[in-house]
Amino acid sequence: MAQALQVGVVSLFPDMFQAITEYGVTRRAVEQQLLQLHTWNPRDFTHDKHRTVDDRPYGGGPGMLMMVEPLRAAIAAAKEGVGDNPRVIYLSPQGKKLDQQGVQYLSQFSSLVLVAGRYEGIDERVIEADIDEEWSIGDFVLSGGELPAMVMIDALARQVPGVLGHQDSAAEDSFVAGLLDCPHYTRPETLDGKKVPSVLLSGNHDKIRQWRLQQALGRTWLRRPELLTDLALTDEQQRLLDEFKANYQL
Ligand SMILES: CN1CCN(C(=O)c2nonc2N)CC1
Repeated sequence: MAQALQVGVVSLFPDMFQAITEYGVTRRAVEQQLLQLHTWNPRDFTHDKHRTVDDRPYGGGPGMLMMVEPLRAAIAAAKEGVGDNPRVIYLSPQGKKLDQQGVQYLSQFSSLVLVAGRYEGIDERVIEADIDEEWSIGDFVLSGGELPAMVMIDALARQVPGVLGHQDSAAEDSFVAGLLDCPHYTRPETLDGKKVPSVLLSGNHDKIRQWRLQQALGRTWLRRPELLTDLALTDEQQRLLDEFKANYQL
């Protein structure tokens, strides 16, 4: 039995996570119990009449922070609920930038607690005491940590054996780690006068593989050359890239 990914999420808006539990690959992962997702809402850990979950920042200034007590209670409950000594992650712009290498690294943890902040964030002492790692999905400011948490869960679920059917995993395999994807085409054969590249109609699977690899290498060189500096290309990949460069008309 493939090891399932256990995820506990701390969020004021747990219903948002239906966006991954109710659709597509991640829905199937939940149905197959390869992904188990449970939410803990700090509001359920309040004791005042108004169920207060925000609090004012010391030093004044705009905005609020997540109130400490209900947040810490929700984190503790999530850690207990997920069990197996989960890695606790806080999503924030101050975190390490998530990329596929980061996804591979995080795939080592079979149980996670993801803390989705709202307002201006959470008390620094909570980060120091309760959070193991801070991660960011990009250098921009969102309204909360729920979408970043869902991005991370989606990417991690795809790493769980059995989640991607053969068809998808084959597509993933054909994609060389660290390269941009090649162009894709489907019907009609001619669209607005533009024909599908003939190699894709040839039925010659190795020629098609080489064309797709060369396109991925060429695209990466043109659009994200910095990704190539960390890659050790095979002789075939280097030959294909050199050929792409030689043929490229600026
Ligand atoms: C308090 N809240 C502020 C907004 N936020 C983000 O912008 C974010 N999270 O992860 N990557 C990001 N970018 C989440 C946390």
